[in-house]
Amino acid sequence: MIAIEGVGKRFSGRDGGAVQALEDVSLTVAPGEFVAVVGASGCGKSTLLRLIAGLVAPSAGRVAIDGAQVTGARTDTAMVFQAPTLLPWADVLKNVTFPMRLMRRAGPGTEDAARALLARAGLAGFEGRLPRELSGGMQQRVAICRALLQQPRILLMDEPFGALDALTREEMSLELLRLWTESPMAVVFVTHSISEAVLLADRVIVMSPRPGRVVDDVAIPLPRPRSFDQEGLPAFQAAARRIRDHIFRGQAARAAA
Ligand SMILES: Nc1ncnc2c1ncn2[C@@H]1O[C@H](COP(=O)(O)OP(=O)(O)OP(=O)(O)O)[C@@H](O)[C@H]1O
Repeated sequence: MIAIEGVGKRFSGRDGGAVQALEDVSLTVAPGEFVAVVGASGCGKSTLLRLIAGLVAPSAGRVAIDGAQVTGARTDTAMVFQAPTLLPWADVLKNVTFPMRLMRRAGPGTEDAARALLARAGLAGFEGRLPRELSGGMQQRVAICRALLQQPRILLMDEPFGALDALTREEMSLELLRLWTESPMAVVFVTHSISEAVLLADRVIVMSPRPGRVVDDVAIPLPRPRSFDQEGLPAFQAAARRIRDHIFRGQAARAAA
C-alpha cells in the first residue's frame, strides 16, 4: 500500500549548507499493518512521516500509495504530530471535528462519534473546554481523537505519546491497539521507546543515525491482542535486544568517528 523506493531527502539550510536527512530508504507497508520506526534523534524519522503524508517532497526516489506517487496531502491519511497543534480558539469538540468539517465529510453522526472517542481517551466532560484549559497530555489526546475520527486508511504518528505521563501512555497505547483492531488502518508510528515499538507493532524499522537509512526490519512475532504482560516473554526481549543492539552500535560508531 505504502511504497517508499530509494528515497533521499536533503534540506538546504538558510546559511547555504545542506543536511542529508535520509538516504536511499526503501520500505513497504501493507494495508492494515502496524509499523513502528525507531532510531537516534535526528535520523530523519519525522521527515519520513512527512514524506508519506505528502508534506515534503523527496530529493531522490519515490513515495507511492496504492501505486500512485504522493504529490500532496491526502484525505485518506491522518497525522498526529509530536505537539498537539490544536486551534486555540475552538473548543475540544470543534477541534476534533474540524478536519471532517473541512473535508465536508461531517454528517449527523460525526459529533456523537467524536464524543465517543473523547470518552475513550478519558476526556468525557471536556468537550466544551478550550485547549489552553487542558494539560499538554490532554491536548495530545484531543489531537489523537481528531486523527482517529477521520477513520484514515493511513495513520502517521510522530511520537504521539511523548508528552503523556507513563500511566496515560500505557493506557493510550492499548486503546490505540483496540481502535486499530476495530477499524484496521495502516499505522506508521515513530517512537523513541523500543518497548513501545515492540508492544505495538507488527514490524519495527530501525534507522541508522543521520543520514537515516533502514538498518533492520524486525518482525514482532507476538500474538494479538497485545498486553504489557508480554514484555516478559522471550520473543519480546529478543526483539527489543536486537533493536537496542543496532541503535547502540550506531551511537558507538558515531562517537568513535
Ligand atoms: N525543514 C527542514 N529544514 C532543514 N533541515 C531540516 C528540516 N526538517 C528536518 N531537518 C533536518 O533533518 C534531520 C532529520 O530531522 P527529523 O526531524 O526528521 O529527525 P527525527 O529522527 O524525527 O528527530 P527526533 O527523533 O529528534 O524528533 C535533522 O538534522 C533536521 O535538522
